[in-house]
Amino acid sequence: MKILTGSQIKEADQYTIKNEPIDSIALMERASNAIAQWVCENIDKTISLLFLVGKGNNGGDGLAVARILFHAGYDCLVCMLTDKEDELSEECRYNLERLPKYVRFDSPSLRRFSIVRFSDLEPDAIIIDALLGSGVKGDLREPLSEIIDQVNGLPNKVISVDLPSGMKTEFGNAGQSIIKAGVTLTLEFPKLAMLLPEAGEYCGDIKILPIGLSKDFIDKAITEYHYITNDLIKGIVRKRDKFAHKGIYGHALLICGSRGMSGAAVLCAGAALRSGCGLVTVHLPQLERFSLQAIYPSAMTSLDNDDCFSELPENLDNYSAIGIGCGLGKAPRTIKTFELLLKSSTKPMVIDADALNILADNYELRQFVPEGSILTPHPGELKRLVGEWKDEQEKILLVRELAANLKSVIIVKGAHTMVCLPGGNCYFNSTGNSGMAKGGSGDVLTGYVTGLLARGYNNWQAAILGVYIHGLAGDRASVRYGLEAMNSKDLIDELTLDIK
Ligand SMILES: NC(=O)C1=CN([C@@H]2O[C@H](COP(=O)(O)OP(=O)(O)OC[C@H]3O[C@@H](n4cnc5c(N)ncnc54)[C@H](O)[C@@H]3O)[C@@H](O)[C@H]2O)[C@H](O)CC1
Ligand SMILES: [K+]
Repeated sequence: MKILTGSQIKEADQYTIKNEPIDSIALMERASNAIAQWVCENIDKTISLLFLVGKGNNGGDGLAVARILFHAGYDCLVCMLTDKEDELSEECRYNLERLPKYVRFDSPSLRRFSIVRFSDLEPDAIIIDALLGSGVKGDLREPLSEIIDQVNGLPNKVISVDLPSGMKTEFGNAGQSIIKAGVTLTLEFPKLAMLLPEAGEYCGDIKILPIGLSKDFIDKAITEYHYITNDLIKGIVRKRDKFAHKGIYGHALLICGSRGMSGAAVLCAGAALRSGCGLVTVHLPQLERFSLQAIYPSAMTSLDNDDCFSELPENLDNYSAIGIGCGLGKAPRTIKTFELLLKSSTKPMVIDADALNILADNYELRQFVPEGSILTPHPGELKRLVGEWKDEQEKILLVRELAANLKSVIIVKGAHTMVCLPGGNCYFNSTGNSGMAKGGSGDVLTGYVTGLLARGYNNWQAAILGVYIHGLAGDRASVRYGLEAMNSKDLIDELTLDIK
């Protein structure tokens, strides 16, 4: 799914109105029906709803939703930022006029609603936030930031319409006053800012509600940002050949583990064995091999006589992809052997953890990273590779530069893991959860992505497929064990390419 900018969405809006038999009021009604339907399906009618309504079209949505839900039997209280009609957008004014007179209504010129109403609010009442959407510009003017701070101090659950109010659609959200939503019902597309660590947490759960913007416009729209959805994955996944034999599905080599770090090798191998590749060999210190062989007898081993990576595996040409880094350590002889590996093999690599740190400390090695590889840094490792960034925009620029220079894919791990391609396109993951923020999750990803590369997917396919299925495995594990109890080993058995 494409992620369009706020201004592109505005254009899509205008294009739809011009080229399809729908006017802006009807489009707003369509959006509001989608929002109201979500509320009806998810919120009990005994819960009162407080609508906070701004002056623009986000406010217009809020008023239309209040009308629809009032008719559906909800107790609705509407509080408007202003009652001066000439300050309202045309669509907002239209929907204010259509608000049934029985809906309880308040506005600041009568009483300061932020103070009066918030103290009266039942603790289980839900706030529908329709103050500001994609039209916010510059720093917030009062009383908005004051209201937002007050709402954020309340115990009540908040549902934001389109965007948590105060959030800008792309960049520049650090340190801003933004509504902290439990759920954000966003229209047609996720907005880039929702997926970035700067302010993404303000959205709570993100639900994307289609409102039928022009398909023609969306198909033609140019963007470098994409959202990884089930449909995209379905287009990548390959069928397994009925007459397959292990020789045609590649051989993954995993170079991981060092003294006392055999767990990383076990996790990595277990994940690679779920990828569909024909063979998995793990190169690890010979004294560390026992747990791997006991837990995953399907994996083969290539034994290093040292207690860290210090000998190249034999017959490197036999492997179709190499994963390196998990639990590897940074012993000087490991650095030397990694250098030798980079100079001896042109097979695509998945480079993780200590292997990334070695690349960060030894700049001159970067030129030997095989084209078509994948690097999987978390933000700390990324900083070591590209230096500090002042904001998210600069971070993305630096990642793009790295991907282009190495002619490789960069997977920046996080809540919405970003997969950056050498051409500059960035794909944000839609699966996964905070229960995955635990030791070993990265080892599972590295093993799985290496397996997919060996299986025959190219680097961007393996990266996109890998992060999506890895996140899905996390979602399945969270259903089984809960966010706290789930751990990285649980992910392995949930790594399935069974995409509906
Ligand atoms: N295509 C779609 O997705 C549709 C979206 N809809 C909704 O429309 C809003 C966008 O509406 P717009 O009128 O352009 O902007 P807002 O309502 O978000 O805000 C305008 C409003 O806010 C004031 N304002 C702007 N910046 C500031 C500031 N820094 N401080 C204070 N006040 C500010 C401005 O003066 C205006 O009064 C979108 O999010 C959807 O909710 C439609 O329903 C149709 C389809
Ligand atoms: K909003």
